[in-house]
Formats: sequence, structure tokens, C-alpha cells
Amino acid sequence: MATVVHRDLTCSPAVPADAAPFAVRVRGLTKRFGDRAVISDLDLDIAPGEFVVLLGASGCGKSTLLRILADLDRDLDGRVEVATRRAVSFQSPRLMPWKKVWRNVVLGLPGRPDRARAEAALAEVNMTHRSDVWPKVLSGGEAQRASLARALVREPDLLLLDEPFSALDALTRLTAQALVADLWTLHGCAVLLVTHDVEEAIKLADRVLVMRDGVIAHQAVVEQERPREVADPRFVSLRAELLAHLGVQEHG
Ligand SMILES: Nc1ncnc2c1ncn2[C@@H]1O[C@H](COP(=O)(O)OP(=O)(O)OP(=O)(O)O)[C@@H](O)[C@H]1O
Repeated sequence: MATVVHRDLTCSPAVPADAAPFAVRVRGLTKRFGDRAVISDLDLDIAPGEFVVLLGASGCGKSTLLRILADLDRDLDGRVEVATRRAVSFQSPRLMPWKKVWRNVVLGLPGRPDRARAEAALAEVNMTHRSDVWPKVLSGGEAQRASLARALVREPDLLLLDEPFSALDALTRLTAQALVADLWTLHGCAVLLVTHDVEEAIKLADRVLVMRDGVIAHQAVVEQERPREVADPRFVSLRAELLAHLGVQEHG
């Protein structure tokens, strides 16, 4: 039977005093599409403010898990507890083409569209100059930054990012990664980021998870201090470890 609980981290009288605070607590999650279990009896904890990256082969269930945590799918077995204030940003930025960028940022927030609030969020992602344009004129990287502003304006305790950089060229991708790292430091929210990129995972994460056969098959805490150098032996060794768990052969 499904239990989906949405917790307010700042005010949670129902939580026993001895329970450690968390942004995500999942116990025994199973998700089926028809007869097929895509997620099988999965447990997952994410601490407040923790940056967790989820890796896994295509089709292993990463996006399905993220959608469940985003409360976009409640048809599940198990127990899912998630911080109440959460925001999602997807691979495609999903901006409404008939609304200017700043209106997209505050779309869905209660009350009248608050331009000052939108501008403040756009400033955080270096997009003030694009506030008054239509989404169709944005570059891929700009659209992704607008999507991030839309997520952050909600001041989430948990930010869910589903392959946010995968459509960007290599240089824009590096800039976007650095931006997310800065925003995370600034906001202090927990992050769960899905990616296929092992280096991206090691650069950003406190902890990297490898998903396989519907469970978390491996996890690694990243001890290296930030910013992380790819040439550092600890980086190289963790990359090899993660690639091995992903079943990928390293070349060179
Ligand atoms: N609505 C659905 N109905 C039926 N099957 C689905 C549905 N959504 C996802 N699936 C299946 O569940 C499995 C996991 O999909 P999911 O999108 O979570 O994988 P993923 O790990 O995010 O993959 P990728 O890295 O390619 O995005 C896939 O086999 C997919 O075909």
C-alpha cells in the first residue's frame, strides 16, 4: 500500500523527537508498470542540505524515482516521505511559450505575478537581461537557467534535477554545473540530481548513488574537497569505481 507523506521541515510536530531530520526518506518503494517492477523495494535517505547524484544505465528507473519524489506519480507501494517544499527542473526546461520569461519564473506561485521576486531569482542565474523576452528566443543554456530560477524562486528544501545539462554543449554545461554548485551553496537545499555523466556526479555530489535493477546497487561518499580536480588521484579512482558499478569499461 502506498504512503506518500509531504513533510514541512520547518514545522513537523508529527515527527518523533528522536527522528533525524531528512529531505527524503523512502522505505520499501516498489513501482510497477503493468506486471513489471521498475523499482523494487528501494530504500533511500537524503539529509537536509545534502547534494546527492543518481547515476544508472538508461531505463533503470531514475526518472521514475524522481517523478515519485516530485509527487507526479502516487501509484506505488511503500513509504515515501519528502520535504514539503520541493521543486523540479527537467531535461527540457518546459517554459510556457505564451508567457515572458519573468512570468514563467513565478508561474503557479500564489497571488499576483510578483515581478520583483522573478527578477531576484533571474539575477541569481545571471538572466536579468532576458527577463522580458519570450522563451523561444532563449538559447538552450538560458532556458535551462530560467528553469532553475523557476525552481529556486519556490525556496525549496529539496531540489530535484532530471538531467538538467544533458542537452547543453560542453562549455555551457560546465558553466551550468558551476552555477548549480554556487546556488546549492547559497540556498542550502538538498539536491537530487540525475545524470549519465560520472565526472559531473563526482564534481557536484556529497554522495553518488548507482541505480541498477530497480534498487540502489552502490553508493560512494565523495571525500574530495571542492572545487574538485579531475586529475586528482581520488577523482580518478572514484571515477573508475563508479564506471565499474555502471558496467562501463574505461578507455585509455
Ligand atoms: N508511463 C510508463 N509506462 C510504462 N513504462 C514506463 C513508463 N514510464 C517509464 N516506463 C519504463 O520504466 C523504465 C524506467 O524508465 P525511466 O524513465 O525511469 O528510466 P531512466 O533510468 O530515467 O532512463 P534514461 O536514463 O534513459 O532517462 C523504462 O523501461 C521505461 O520504459
